[in-house]
Amino acid sequence: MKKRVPTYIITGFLGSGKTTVLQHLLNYCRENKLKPAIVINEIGETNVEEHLFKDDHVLEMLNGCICCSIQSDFTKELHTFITSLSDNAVPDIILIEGTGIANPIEIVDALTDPLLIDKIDLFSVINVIDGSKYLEYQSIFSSTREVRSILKSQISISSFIILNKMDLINHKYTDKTRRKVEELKKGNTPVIETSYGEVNIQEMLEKRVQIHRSHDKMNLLSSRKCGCNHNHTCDQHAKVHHNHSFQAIKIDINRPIDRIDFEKWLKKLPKTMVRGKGIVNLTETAGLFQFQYSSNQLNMMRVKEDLNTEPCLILIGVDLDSKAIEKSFYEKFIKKERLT
Ligand SMILES: Nc1nc2c(ncn2[C@@H]2O[C@H](COP(=O)(O)OP(=O)(O)OP(=O)(O)O)[C@@H](O)[C@H]2O)c(=O)[nH]1
Repeated sequence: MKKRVPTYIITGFLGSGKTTVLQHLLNYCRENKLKPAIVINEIGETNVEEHLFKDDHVLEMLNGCICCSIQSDFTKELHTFITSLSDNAVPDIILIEGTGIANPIEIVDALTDPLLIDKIDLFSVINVIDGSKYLEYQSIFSSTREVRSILKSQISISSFIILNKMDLINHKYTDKTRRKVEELKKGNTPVIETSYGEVNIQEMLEKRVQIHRSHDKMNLLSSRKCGCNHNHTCDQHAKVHHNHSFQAIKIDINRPIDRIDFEKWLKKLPKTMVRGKGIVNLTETAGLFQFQYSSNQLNMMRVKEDLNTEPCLILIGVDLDSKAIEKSFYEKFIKKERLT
């Protein structure tokens, strides 16, 4: 592969709408006959959204965050991935969706590795913000230092900001959220307010990140602020891979569940559980459903039966007592079923 491929990082906290924006980007690529290559990173061991990308070239990196625990693997795997593509599959654009807890500066760092620098033309870091949760996540009363730090690192490096989920908030909240985002972002970074990631894709793709190539690494490292709370400088951080305190719990579900009970159960989980997703069978109707739980909302979408993924539930958060959550799920949906 001779040309440097324009590459975009899509960053943003858990459930903010990154995959939704990625879907719009892929539609744009289809309409404009562009060949995309996609890198998907998940904290958990399973990608329950695999079916969304079945016609595309996808590099899946599961069970860790490319910004930290699997950063060196990422550089090598991405290199292998793009160099192994046949000539007619060489991508016109690479789209990288980080995990919701990724510090994008670490991904930028991996992309500017000598192994990739001649292959990748890092164009932009797009940050999707959940407008309905932003103030809560930034509040010292309802959030943690780690979450605030992740949000800050994601906003401060971005070259294009999508303030999403505006349908869920009122004007007063919108004004306050807008002001807070303005405080953290780099000077002239555009902030587009929207719902369901509906942005002008062309405008978004044209906005180039402000990085001078010959100093890529130096400039980025000098401005790096990591998302973790560890007691080290960020230069040390380049050498010491950290782990987030976020965890993903996976529960296999081998029987249909009641949608309303499921929603009630999710809403009663500790507030530190910020994101849920998975594949389920429902009692009320036949077929498989993909569910998404974010911003306190549960969405279900019917999916085809020929999925590779078995029904399962993935919960992401901090300080989750996995045993207690599994027990509670079992008692609510499995044991109860057996008794009836
Ligand atoms: N109400 C509302 N829901 C939205 C909006 N954008 C996305 N969603 C829904 O929010 C849920 C999460 O969206 P995703 O695009 O999967 O979010 P993500 O950032 O990829 O999530 P992670 O996988 O946790 O990183 C889905 O059910 C979306 O349909 C929006 O603007 N308004």
